Amino acid sequence: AEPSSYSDASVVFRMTKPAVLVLNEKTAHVIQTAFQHADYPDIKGEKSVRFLGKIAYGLKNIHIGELTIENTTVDLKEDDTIDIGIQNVSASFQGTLSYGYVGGWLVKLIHSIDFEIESSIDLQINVKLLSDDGRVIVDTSDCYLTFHKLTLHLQGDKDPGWLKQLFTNFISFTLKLVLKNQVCKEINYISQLLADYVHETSANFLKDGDIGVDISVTASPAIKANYIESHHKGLVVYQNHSGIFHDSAFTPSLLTDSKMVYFWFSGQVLNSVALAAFLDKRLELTLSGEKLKEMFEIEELKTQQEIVQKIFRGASYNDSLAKVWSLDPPQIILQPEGTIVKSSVAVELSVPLQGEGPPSVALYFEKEVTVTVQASYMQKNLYLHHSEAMIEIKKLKRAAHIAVNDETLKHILEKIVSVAGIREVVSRFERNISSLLSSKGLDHFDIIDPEIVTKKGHLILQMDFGFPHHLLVEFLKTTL
Ligand SMILES: CCCCC/C=C\C/C=C\CCCCCCCC(=O)O[C@H]1CC[C@@]2(C)C(=CC[C@H]3[C@@H]4CC[C@H]([C@H](C)CCCC(C)C)[C@@]4(C)CC[C@@H]32)C1
Repeated sequence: AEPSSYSDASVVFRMTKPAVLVLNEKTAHVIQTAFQHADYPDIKGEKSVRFLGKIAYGLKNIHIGELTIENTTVDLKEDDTIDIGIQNVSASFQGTLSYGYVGGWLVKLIHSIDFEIESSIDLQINVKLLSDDGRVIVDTSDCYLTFHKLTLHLQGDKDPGWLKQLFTNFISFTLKLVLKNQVCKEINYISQLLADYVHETSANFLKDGDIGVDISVTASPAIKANYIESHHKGLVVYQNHSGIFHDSAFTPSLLTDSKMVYFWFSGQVLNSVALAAFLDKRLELTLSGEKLKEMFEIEELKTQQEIVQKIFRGASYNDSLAKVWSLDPPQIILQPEGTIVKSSVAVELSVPLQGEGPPSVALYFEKEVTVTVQASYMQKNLYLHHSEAMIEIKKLKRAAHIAVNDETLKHILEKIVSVAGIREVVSRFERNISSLLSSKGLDHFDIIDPEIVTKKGHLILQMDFGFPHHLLVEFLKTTL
């Protein structure tokens, strides 16, 4: 049986090796930031030296000069760690060395001399991904520095010969220790910040008003030879009530590794979103004026225009309006042919009685609509293509003055809904969701060749991407 982490995850994220390599392009940038933000504490000490007695010394305001990184490699170790190698970090450190003789009478003659240290370092960081209370913990404690070179330059000619050899190994020893602690600590700090930042950004992305998705992880992310995969609850939260849970039947074989990133959603997530949207009164709209005219004057009703006139009795479309709303939460069924949406919808048409004045209800009908929708995402827009719909009018009421028999009315209304009504509703979803996605900053991402795939019971978003520079800049700016 699959380990527990799969069964109660209804959202799964998979990043394959190619994506890790793209992100690795910026590892150097993050490491550079770590070196530059690490603070190097002052170091003091005393050392007794033959013939000279005790020497007190200290290194002060150590700071990093220029820093270059030759290249970084990344390797995924199955069920273990993400091994990051950073070769040939060449860094120079400046600071002030002060030293003096601790004589019997405790007088300290303190000299201070500026120093510069040139170093070339390799880093090896074997990252573990753990989880704690739904959050991903990045453990980079497995962090090693190897020094290729560490040369000390003392300022100017004030360098008395003995000072150099006395201090070189002392300074190189302590600096190695300080660097290792500080740089690795800073790398751990930044990595965890990065993980939290990605979590916050994703959670915010999946939130709109009172509707959100709980993406806390259900277990530690899995590291495989060719991908990293995280498993999330995917519980829809509406006004702080979170949805109920069913088995979500994720198995790794549902995803391939031909694309850089995969977002897997179980069908229940979309159904919970549909329920929340219904409760949040988002599944309703009004039509009037031009939109209404378009609907009642479609080509297919050319020969029925005098009947249509009996409905409006000379009133203008601008003074009339049709309210459309869902009577129940829509049911969403994911199938290979697309997203099947079953909804029961009410329509109420109000028209001014004597052709003017306040509109009053002229007709009201309820219908069951089943439509299959295929989604695609291109040029930063979502496109929804819908199939021929199945429409069944369940209820029809008309005002007494409408002298049109029910059969004819039903025929007209079915025509309007199937030809124009559904198109109108779908295109509003397209516009609203596209603007929601861009308001979340999706169009800042360099998404390449996104595919929206529906299978029985689940939805997969798979795509390649270019490095999200803006995200890293944003992160480094806001957090450091
Ligand atoms: C008298 C006057 C009469 C007038 C009558 C007028 C109207 C009444 C008639 C009918 C109304 C009711 C029937 C209409 C039903 C329409 C149903 C409908 O669109 O569901 C759609 C609602 C949106 C929804 C759920 C659907 C399919 C795919 C989903 C998308 C797949 C991918 C996309 C992601 C956001 C991807 C992001 C991009 C990636 C690549 C990063 C998703 C999840 C957004 C939401 C999409 C179904």
